Amino acid sequence: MSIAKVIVDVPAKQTDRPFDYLIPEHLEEVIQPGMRVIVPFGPRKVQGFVESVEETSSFKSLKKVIEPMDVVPVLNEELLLLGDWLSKTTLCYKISAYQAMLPPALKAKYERKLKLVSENANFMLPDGLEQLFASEPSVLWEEAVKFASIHAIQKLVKEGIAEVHYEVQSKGKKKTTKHIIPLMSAEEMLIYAESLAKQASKQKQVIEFFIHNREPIEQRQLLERLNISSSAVKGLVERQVLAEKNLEIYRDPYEQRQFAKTEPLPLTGEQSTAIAPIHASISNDKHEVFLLYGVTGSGKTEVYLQSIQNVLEKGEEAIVLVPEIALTPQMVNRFKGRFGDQVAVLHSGLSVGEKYDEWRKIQRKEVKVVVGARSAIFAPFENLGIIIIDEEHEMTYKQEENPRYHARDAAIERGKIHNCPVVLGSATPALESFARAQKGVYTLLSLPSRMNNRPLPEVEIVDMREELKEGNRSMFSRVLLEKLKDRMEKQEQTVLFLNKRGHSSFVMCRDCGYVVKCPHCDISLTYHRYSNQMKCHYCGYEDQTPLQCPECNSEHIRYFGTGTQKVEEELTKVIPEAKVIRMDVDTTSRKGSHEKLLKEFQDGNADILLGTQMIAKGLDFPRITLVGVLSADTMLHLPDFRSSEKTFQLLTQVSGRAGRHELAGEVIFQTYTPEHYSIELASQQDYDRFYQSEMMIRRNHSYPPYYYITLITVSHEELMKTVAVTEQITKVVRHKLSPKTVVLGPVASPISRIKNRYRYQCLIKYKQEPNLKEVLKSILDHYQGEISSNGLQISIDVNPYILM
Ligand SMILES: Nc1ncnc2c1ncn2[C@@H]1O[C@H](COP(=O)(O)OP(=O)(O)OP(=O)(O)O)[C@@H](O)[C@H]1O
Ligand SMILES: [Zn+2]
Ligand SMILES: [Zn+2]
Repeated sequence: MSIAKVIVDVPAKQTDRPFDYLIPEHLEEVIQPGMRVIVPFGPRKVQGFVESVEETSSFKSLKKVIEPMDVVPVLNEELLLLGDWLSKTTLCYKISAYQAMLPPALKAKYERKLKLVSENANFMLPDGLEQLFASEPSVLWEEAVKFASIHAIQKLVKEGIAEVHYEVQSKGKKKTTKHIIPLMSAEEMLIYAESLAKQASKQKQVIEFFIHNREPIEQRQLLERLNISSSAVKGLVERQVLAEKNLEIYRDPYEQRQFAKTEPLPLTGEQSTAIAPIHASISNDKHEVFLLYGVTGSGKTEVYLQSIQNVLEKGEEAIVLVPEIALTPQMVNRFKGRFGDQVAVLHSGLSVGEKYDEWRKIQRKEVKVVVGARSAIFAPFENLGIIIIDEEHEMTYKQEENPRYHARDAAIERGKIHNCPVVLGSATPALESFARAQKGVYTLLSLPSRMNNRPLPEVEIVDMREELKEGNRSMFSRVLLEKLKDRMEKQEQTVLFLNKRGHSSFVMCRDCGYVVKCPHCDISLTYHRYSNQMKCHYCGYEDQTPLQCPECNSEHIRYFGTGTQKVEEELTKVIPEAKVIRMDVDTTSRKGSHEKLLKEFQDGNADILLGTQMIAKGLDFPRITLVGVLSADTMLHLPDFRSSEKTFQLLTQVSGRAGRHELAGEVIFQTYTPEHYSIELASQQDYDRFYQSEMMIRRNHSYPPYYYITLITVSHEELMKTVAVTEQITKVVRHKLSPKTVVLGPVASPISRIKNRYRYQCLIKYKQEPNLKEVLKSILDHYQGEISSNGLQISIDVNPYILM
């Protein structure tokens, strides 16, 4: 008798433990830990994860496993352990932890198919399958299991004859674009063309094209190739010579590309010193966390590359995490260029199918290195030899929904299991990490100088209040403008950085200061220029921009703040001859556009690259000699104890884009608070002094890294209910935790309402609180009923990064 211990997909307190199921005889050899199965649960059938397979159960009359969903485990033994750790440390249900580790294709409603991938003459397909596959290379799973045992299918998959695929069920999700197809035959077209008037030369051109090309072509491509407008095509469509049709396009973003192979560079002295302890940890199979603290342009990436090479030579695997925003083709090229096909890339720009394909390459051991954003930390490698987190201070490594894990913690946990090093790299390490390195918990490795001892760029701080006093109302200070023009003359390039975070483009009345807010969420609406509408970024609420102030009836109510479009317009006014490339969410939403814009800039087709956070990282172009930060202080005013740290990090990052090669760089920070220490110290790129100052402040206010914090946020549609529950929770926490622990609250959250739900919070600051998780869990349990019945929400964030 074999028993499967299954975590069922019913996220609730009562079901957050394994349930025993009998494995029916025909599945005895099939079912393994880490597979998903379908099991009966009450009156329903649900999905679940097999945690382990055992011989006995303490329960009698067990229900049976209905069928497996996978033919090979989707979670290996180590990932099952990691799931356990995740659920314990982030207080989430185990089922949520397991699901978080899988690619999205394995999460939602996808059609499962069995696909024939190789014809192997020596391998007989089961009879029925042979017939099924004769007409189609891929068949529905439900069909396949009618004709062959799961055991037989499992064998096919193991032999590489067939594969299991997941396809999105709704057709609407597939990416389609408008294609043009010929309706007439080539002869008919010839005749038609002769009947056309002389003036219709464009139409003739199109017909000429289709006489020779009978395949569907994307309309966009057609227009580009013939250099015509869509009206010529439209006319022909109306006459039914051609037709429009939405067809699917397939694109693997990196497939067609050739990667110039790169060889390891001879390391500099500093690099060699830094890499030696990493190599030692690799060859001794010793887990150790390294903080690679290297200024911008100091060659951290080369250290990563050569460490990985060392790991590969040992026959082991590597995970490299890069912030989503820095996962640019340039970044990917550096890894693909060195390790070629051994590299898989996981990032949010890939479609669900593409992500799944990359993930399978890892699972089938076809690749050895994965480069990806946060969730790539769960790559199903079994022989990890190193984990690298670049820009380790980045906030995006923290997941802001359940499970609220930090990739750095998960990396260290995996590093322990695999006895391998974890390398955290940054020019501006998170305060927490640097403090740990100071205490010797992490090993500090430094790269204090830039490559070839190139100096860090000169930074000049411009006080925008002074500019205003002197009558300059423009968003560009005089110095910045002068230097911009200078770069134009020298044919050098400028990066203009606009910090969007915490600086939405809101609509404000200049007479009474009224700001238009979302009626449901209590945050200001963001102005969208093209549609002249205002939109709420939390709930999607949209409204027309008012012509008059609802408060005082003044007509001076208008869009305020600076968006990239606005800057672009201003730029063309003050320097009409400047060629500007704008990179923001709007211009980069199409697949590949990010890359295209960067390439254009790299090729020298523009003088100025204007953008948001998106351009703060990773750019390494030789002709950039000027970086301008339009308003350095916008982020300082967020209600967040890390706002100074974030400001310092961002400013240092951006400055690092200038003068990385032969030409020296200059940086301008425009600000309304030039005296603020994080702006001042960022201008000197003095991380060490920033660290000292910031640590003092953190100590005085009992913030991390001196204290740990946990944030409890309660939300409900009724204000009274929200307050009452938060009050109750605060009381319990105060009562159960040690007197040294500071419990703040209940108070309204900085964003006090989202989607018509009120939000209150309680913040816990503590040094040592061994019972904390238990207390928190008991709180969640206590409210379980109300959470599932009356819409109460309680979110618990251990080590939060967003305090709004
Ligand atoms: N040993 C070396 N010899 C010669 N050139 C090197 C060496 N190591 C790195 N470089 C080059 O120096 C430049 C800067 O290196 P790299 O981009 O790795 O720095 P980084 O520290 O990762 O920078 P950032 O954090 O600013 O992105 C790159 O153009 C890289 O190719
Ligand atoms: Zn007003
Ligand atoms: Zn809203």
